[in-house]
Amino acid sequence: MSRHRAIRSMNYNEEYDEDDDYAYGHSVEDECISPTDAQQWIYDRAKGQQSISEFLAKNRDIEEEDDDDLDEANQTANSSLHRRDSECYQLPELNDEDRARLLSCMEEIRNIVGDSINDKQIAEAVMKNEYDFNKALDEVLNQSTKDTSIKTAPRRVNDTPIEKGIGERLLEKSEKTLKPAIPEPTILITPVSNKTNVTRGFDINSPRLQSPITSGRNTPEISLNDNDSSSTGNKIKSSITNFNRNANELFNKERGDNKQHIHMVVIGHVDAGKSTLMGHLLCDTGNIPQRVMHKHEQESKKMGKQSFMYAWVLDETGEERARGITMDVGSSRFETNTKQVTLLDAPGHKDFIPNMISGANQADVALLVVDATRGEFETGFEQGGQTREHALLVRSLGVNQLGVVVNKLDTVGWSKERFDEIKKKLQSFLKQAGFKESDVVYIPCSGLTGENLVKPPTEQELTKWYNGPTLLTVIDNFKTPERSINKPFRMSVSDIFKGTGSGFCVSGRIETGLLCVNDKVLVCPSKEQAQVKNITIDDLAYQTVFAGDQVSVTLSGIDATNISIGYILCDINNPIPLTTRIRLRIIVFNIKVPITIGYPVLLHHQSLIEPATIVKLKAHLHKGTGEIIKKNPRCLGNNSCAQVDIEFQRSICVEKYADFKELGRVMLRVNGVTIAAGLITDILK
Ligand SMILES: Nc1nc2c(ncn2[C@@H]2O[C@H](COP(=O)(O)OP(=O)(O)OP(=O)(O)O)[C@@H](O)[C@H]2O)c(=O)[nH]1
Repeated sequence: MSRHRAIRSMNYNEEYDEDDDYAYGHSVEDECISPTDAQQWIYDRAKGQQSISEFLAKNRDIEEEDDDDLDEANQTANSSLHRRDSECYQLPELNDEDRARLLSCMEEIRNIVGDSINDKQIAEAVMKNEYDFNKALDEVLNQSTKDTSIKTAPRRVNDTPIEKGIGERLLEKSEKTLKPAIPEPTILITPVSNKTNVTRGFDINSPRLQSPITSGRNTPEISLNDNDSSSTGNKIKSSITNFNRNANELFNKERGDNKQHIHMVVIGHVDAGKSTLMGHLLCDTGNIPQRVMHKHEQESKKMGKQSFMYAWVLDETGEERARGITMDVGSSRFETNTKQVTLLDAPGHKDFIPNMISGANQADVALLVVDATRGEFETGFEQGGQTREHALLVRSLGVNQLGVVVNKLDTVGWSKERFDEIKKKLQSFLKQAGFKESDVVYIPCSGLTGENLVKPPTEQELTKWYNGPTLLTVIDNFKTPERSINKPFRMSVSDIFKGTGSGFCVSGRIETGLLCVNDKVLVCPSKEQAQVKNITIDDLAYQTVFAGDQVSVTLSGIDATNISIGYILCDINNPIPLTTRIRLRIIVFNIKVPITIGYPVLLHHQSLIEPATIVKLKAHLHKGTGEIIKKNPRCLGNNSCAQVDIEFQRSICVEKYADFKELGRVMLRVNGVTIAAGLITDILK
């Protein structure tokens, strides 16, 4: 059984704690400068500003230095001169690919030579040497030594003799010592360790090369444009993407013979019997060795909690066992005739809903467990109970197949009337929640006695009226959802931990595309590059993994401090858009206070939990047809459907639902209550 470690450490009483501001690491606010000001003046290489000269050209109103300062700047007069030369320099007319290659190479050289050489010289050297970084660098440096007018040494490379092959030597040195020419607040430098594998110039973007990692500093000219609403909106992509990997072919080769794999989350009100049900199912399918069950039996007996012995299969921690509740998502695997099933046992208590959301995020299908005991079903189903909220949450997160387990039927003498009563109530609610009747199956069960779990029921009172499928058959009959393996790679990070060996591990679900060992990936929103050293699923090593897989990935070439839970790993040639403002189509749940402009919420997107503000109520929509009922409504009430804009303090990574449904859904929560679920219809800025 495995656990989702990081979630456990979260303190949900502090959902609005200021610390949330640091979920994405370093904040520009640290620098006593507002983010807007910072954005305006800070040169950000990865933002589509293609060169320092272009950046400066676009920002002419940057104040010139005072005369006084000029004295001080005498030593760097030449570099200023060259900078001004660079400002005036117009890049040659090139096609997109060559332009990107040129700019990338120029940036790399600029990082080494500083401002001592102007853009024109660098560009000419790059063009002359056909974008060969080493040759161009050698030429630039050799030229600079001959040019007696240039007296200043390269800004960040001192004392290095200029001779043939010096480019490589400088590079070697730069790997250890260089700092970026211009501060980039969110991009940190990771030294490149292996010279022979250093990624250079344009090549760093080429997946064909086994070039290892560069830090975000070296992130090439990928248009990670915050304003670009299109996930495919980068210039380089179309021209240089050469991922000639045929995803379907690879999938058939690697997985063709395997059983289909689904992730199933088990949800329901606290104490509905979810862990007991699943523990018993795992036991009856032969997944729990007898000696382990014997141990659980003995130990639970000792603690006077024998009725929890099956729940202990999934509730592994001392606290969970002592309190008799699930707190974190427990996970396990089992097989049916046609499927491999990863089971995610979600906590039922309302305090742990963020954990439950995290489990549901990974799920393809769900089992909703309800307690048939008189009074208990009603408690879970009424306002404030988790039966409704969980069902709404999983539907909003894209789960559309549901098995409803009417559990603890032993407590009502296997009553058909009780089963029908519960089924009727749930049927109308689930229909409203967006589940098709044909996608929902109701199963009478007892997790404690094991009735109708794996084998057909033997209890006479039940067999009198029920001859439908067992729980295991229902699971076996779930349809495997279509996986987006042909889309660009995206993986959301749900956990970060120290693995064995070098590097560190991140775990999460591959949402789209595929990932191979040795691939380079872009980590967003920090825009760092990293290399995939190792991939495992349930501790087994894999060379290639696909959309739908829950994986652990060992990364190298990136500092663990530059990645957080909620970050997205993506294809470096097809990066995920970053944004601070998105438009959503939301369904409002039961809320006490109507939603108005300025309403602060917590956005849940994959594993990310980010403070946000509703900044615009664009339209009130008809729930069924989606037609606009009212433009710019003043507030939104219970169960309304609307189009709203929300804004964040800093960039987050999302996709439009229309492009990547896996990454286009969000939940909005306030004070521990889910107030709305939404689809991302536009990425605004
Ligand atoms: N009579 C009866 N009791 C059951 C059945 N299933 C579970 N229980 C009891 O219900 C209590 C709660 O069971 P759990 O499996 O921990 O419930 P849960 O839904 O996993 O609880 P949380 O994860 O904390 O929400 C335990 O005392 C179980 O023994 C059942 O089918 N019949």
